[in-house]
Amino acid sequence: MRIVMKFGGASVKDGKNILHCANLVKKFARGNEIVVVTSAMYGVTDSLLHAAKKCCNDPSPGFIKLFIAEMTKKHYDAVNEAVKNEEIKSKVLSRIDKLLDELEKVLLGINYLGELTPRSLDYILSFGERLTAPILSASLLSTGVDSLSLEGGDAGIITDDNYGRGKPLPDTYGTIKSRIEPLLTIKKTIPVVTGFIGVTKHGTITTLGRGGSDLSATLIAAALNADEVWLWKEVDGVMTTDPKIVPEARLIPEISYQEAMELSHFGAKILHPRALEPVMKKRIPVRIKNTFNPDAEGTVIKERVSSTKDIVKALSLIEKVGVVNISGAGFDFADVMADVFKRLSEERVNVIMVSQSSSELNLSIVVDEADIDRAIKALGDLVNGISSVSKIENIAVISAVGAGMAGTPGVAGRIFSALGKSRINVIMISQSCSEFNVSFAVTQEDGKRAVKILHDEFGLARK
Ligand SMILES: Nc1ncnc2c1ncn2[C@@H]1O[C@H](COP(=O)(O)OP(=O)(O)O)[C@@H](O)[C@H]1O
Ligand SMILES: N[C@@H](CC(=O)OP(=O)(O)O)C(=O)O
Repeated sequence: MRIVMKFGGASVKDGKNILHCANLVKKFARGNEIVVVTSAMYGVTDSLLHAAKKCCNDPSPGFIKLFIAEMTKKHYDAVNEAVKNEEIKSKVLSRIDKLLDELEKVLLGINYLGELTPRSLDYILSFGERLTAPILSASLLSTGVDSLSLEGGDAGIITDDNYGRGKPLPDTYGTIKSRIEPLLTIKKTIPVVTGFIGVTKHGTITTLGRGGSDLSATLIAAALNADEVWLWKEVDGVMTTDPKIVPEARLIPEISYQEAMELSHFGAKILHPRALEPVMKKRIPVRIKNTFNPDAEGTVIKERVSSTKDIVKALSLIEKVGVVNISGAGFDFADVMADVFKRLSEERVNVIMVSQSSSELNLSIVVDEADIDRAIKALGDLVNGISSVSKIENIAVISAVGAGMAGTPGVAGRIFSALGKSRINVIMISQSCSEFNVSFAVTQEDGKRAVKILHDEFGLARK
């Protein structure tokens, strides 16, 4: 089989875990062609983000020295635990030194300029994965498995220049195939590719959005016509909801592409929202597996799944969003819609959910908290009968997902009466004709409680 295996940040959080991942790859390497994709060590992308912002807003060369020392220690410790062969170890340590030297120079540049563009932020964030891939590859080598590490651009992942949310270009499938296939078929090695990052046509580093390593894996799988994608995570698979919110959440053994896409679009951190696009067309199954419980079956995401009696299959929660409200009297709805979405797209605002009152007096749009002020600015001077553009902050969106909801009467009624009984106020509601999903907004304060109530209402907990 040809398998693309991706290890998330929690799976490679230290040297011991990296060695464990290398041993897992080794176990499946016999008789299979494997491409490995890795995320940054847990917490590193967040630390890079924090460091970049600090250098821009509150410059201090002392901070940079300290930060680089911490990053050096973290990655050196990982090498010492994950790589047992001295020669391989010394090669990977010198690679790490070079990368950290480069990172220090970039941070000093931000410090002096006091300017952090989306392009330079992507460059800084790329260091997490660029530091981890050589360590995992060296760990494989030191366990006796031939391997080499590649950065996203070397692996052929080409995106547009939408820094922070790079969109893979159609050409990328051809470039990935031409770069990686010979490594599998001729060189018979295991490439370890940095997740999360790509390059523009001009060679500038981009990122695919937070959590984007899942997308790197599925892009590579689609380009190589892989048999399966295995996403190794710290959970047993897709559960009925985030087990961090409801510890009794139950494993879902099979879920359709469409259901999984709805869940990830509406915040389930188990999967990057765009990760399934590349593999759906080719019907490549995606398995979610637990790095720390590798013998468990996990979840298979595929086109057709056996039917279950569950009406609602899973619940997701997105926190840290806000609502933009556009109100007016007698506006021409089609014109206003066209204008609103054009402006939001130009500002690259991520639209999560939309709802419209039937009297055509109100349009409500849920956007990321980070995008809300840009959205208000972009829409501030709307004309054509608009009387106000306002925002509601500290919102959470909950989504109930399941193919069984289609054609089953009374699902929405059960959702809203259960919430009503617990005195949770619903701010906005949306359901499309696919009937796979009912989504609604509540205050951030009520978000987790609403998920727990609905998890009970639909009997989703482990029996
Ligand atoms: N429905 C869900 N099922 C399973 N995990 C979920 C779900 N929703 C959110 N999560 C969260 O997604 C995370 C996925 O595991 P993680 O190892 O962090 O993935 P990765 O590092 O690949 O992004 C878990 O920590 C879990 O809390
Ligand atoms: N390291 C990146 C990309 C990624 O996919 O990470 P993870 O697999 O740990 O979600 C991030 O933190 O966003």
